[in-house]
Amino acid sequence: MKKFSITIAGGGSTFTPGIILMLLDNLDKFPIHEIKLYDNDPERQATVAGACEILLKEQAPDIRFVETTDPEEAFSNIDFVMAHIREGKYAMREQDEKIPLKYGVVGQETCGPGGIAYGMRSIGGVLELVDYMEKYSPDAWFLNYSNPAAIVAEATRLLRPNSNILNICDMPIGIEELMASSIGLSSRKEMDVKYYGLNHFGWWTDIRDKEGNDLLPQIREHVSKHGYVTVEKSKQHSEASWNSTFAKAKDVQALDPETVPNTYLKYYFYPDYEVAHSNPEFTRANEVMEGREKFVFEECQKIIDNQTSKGTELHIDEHASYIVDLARAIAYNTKERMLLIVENNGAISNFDPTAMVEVPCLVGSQGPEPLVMGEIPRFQKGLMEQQVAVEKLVVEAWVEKSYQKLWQALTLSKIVPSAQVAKDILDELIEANKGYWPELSKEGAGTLATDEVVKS
Ligand SMILES: NC(=O)c1ccc[n+]([C@@H]2O[C@H](COP(=O)([O-])OP(=O)(O)OC[C@H]3O[C@@H](n4cnc5c(N)ncnc54)[C@H](O)[C@@H]3O)[C@@H](O)[C@H]2O)c1
Ligand SMILES: O=P(O)(O)OC[C@H]1O[C@H](O[C@H]2[C@H](O)[C@@H](O)[C@@H](O)O[C@@H]2CO)[C@H](O)[C@@H](O)[C@@H]1O
Ligand SMILES: [Mn+2]
Repeated sequence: MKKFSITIAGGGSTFTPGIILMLLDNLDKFPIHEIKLYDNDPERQATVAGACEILLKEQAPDIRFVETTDPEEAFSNIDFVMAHIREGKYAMREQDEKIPLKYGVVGQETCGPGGIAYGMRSIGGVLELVDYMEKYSPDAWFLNYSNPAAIVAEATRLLRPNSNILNICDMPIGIEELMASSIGLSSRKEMDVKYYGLNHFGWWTDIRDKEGNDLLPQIREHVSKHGYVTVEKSKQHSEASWNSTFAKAKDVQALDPETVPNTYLKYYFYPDYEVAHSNPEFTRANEVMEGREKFVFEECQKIIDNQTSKGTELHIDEHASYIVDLARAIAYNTKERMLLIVENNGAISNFDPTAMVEVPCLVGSQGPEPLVMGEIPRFQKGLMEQQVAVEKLVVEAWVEKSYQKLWQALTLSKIVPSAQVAKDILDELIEANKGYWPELSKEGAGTLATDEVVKS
């Protein structure tokens, strides 16, 4: 049985150890010859790589392990790239979240102005990785879950249309596990779902068990009362901020009781509530820096200091097993049914065919085949048309280095109250992202009376 070579791009990621442990837990289903870690921050990667090298030596000594910052070494002779980079790391996520909050606007990693800023940083980094793969291993597949997945997916659609790229998000997977738990199932894999939307912006419309019995009524009932909060804590998150997100799904679902929603819609439906419940001095980025990031790097350092992984609290990221499902689907043509972010092309029949939509796909060796979700209602169509225009404007602004288009994207975002606030946030984000964003041109950009006042 062929053994696969994998490059994890963003090797210094907080998710790398859990994903490697998950890969080791699935070797029977997905045998591995080599794991290469690649990052553009050698120091950060060294801590994670030092620990992962010991984990592999102890648990799978015949897997060849490479830690590198050299693209040729990283991307040659591989079968898959698993990409989870974060341009600017958590320091910039903190800016993405805190700058909008200064103007009374939601500050979030992938939504609204924070997501737009993150997208302007991520596009270049992800395209560079895709180009490395194309150059050194043109037959490999690029499994991307670097965020903001919606904007990254639109950029790869527009700018790398012929590359073997799959864009995926794990939010629906996490939510489906909570749905399954809420109705007494042991796994989301006991359910077949119909879902449509954009990344971090979607709805489940049909959920059945393997015998075809309709599970949606029970799940809708639970969500209408408790959101996605279940008696059994989320396997992935026990933090207060995540539990309030799961609870808020109740109020999000109220907008369309026939469906159940992606949790991220709360930022678009209740931005005032989110701002009122945010601490502008201590956002999610700070929680993660003091939580997951601190934990992972301390655990990795302990493994290096002790020269053994025995006793580590690092654990298998079972949740990330969707990555193995995806890689197996490509490798073995399994036709696995998975939600992916793909070009619409009629899957949603009354929506922009060029939009990158999140829908169920059958995945095989030739990539994803989107399932037809049909026509969507006016409410969701209106919301998605606004949001996809934002995402497309961001990519165009990046390509054209256009201040005007980025201002339009921010103004169009449902989360931003006015063109003035959009401009104030944009001008501050430009300052904060020097060195990460392309330098924008104001050629042809309009000016505001307030600009004149400021100048005079
Ligand atoms: N798609 C999803 O549903 C999903 C779920 C979880 C996390 N993520 C994403 O996974 C990514 C990693 O998350 P994290 O919290 O571990 O981030 P992290 O900051 O801990 O790690 C990211 C790593 O990427 C590296 N990096 C940044 N730019 C790079 C580039 N151009 N080339 C190579 N390496 C680069 C950094 O140096 C860092 O080591 C983020 O984009 C996050 O949003 C996505
Ligand atoms: O605030 P973070 O960094 O903890 O999470 C932000 C990410 O949230 C989602 O991924 C979650 C996933 O949904 C959950 O089930 C679990 O696996 O943790 C993941 C990371 O926390 C979302 O899909 C990502 O895009 C976000 O980056
Ligand atoms: Mn996601």
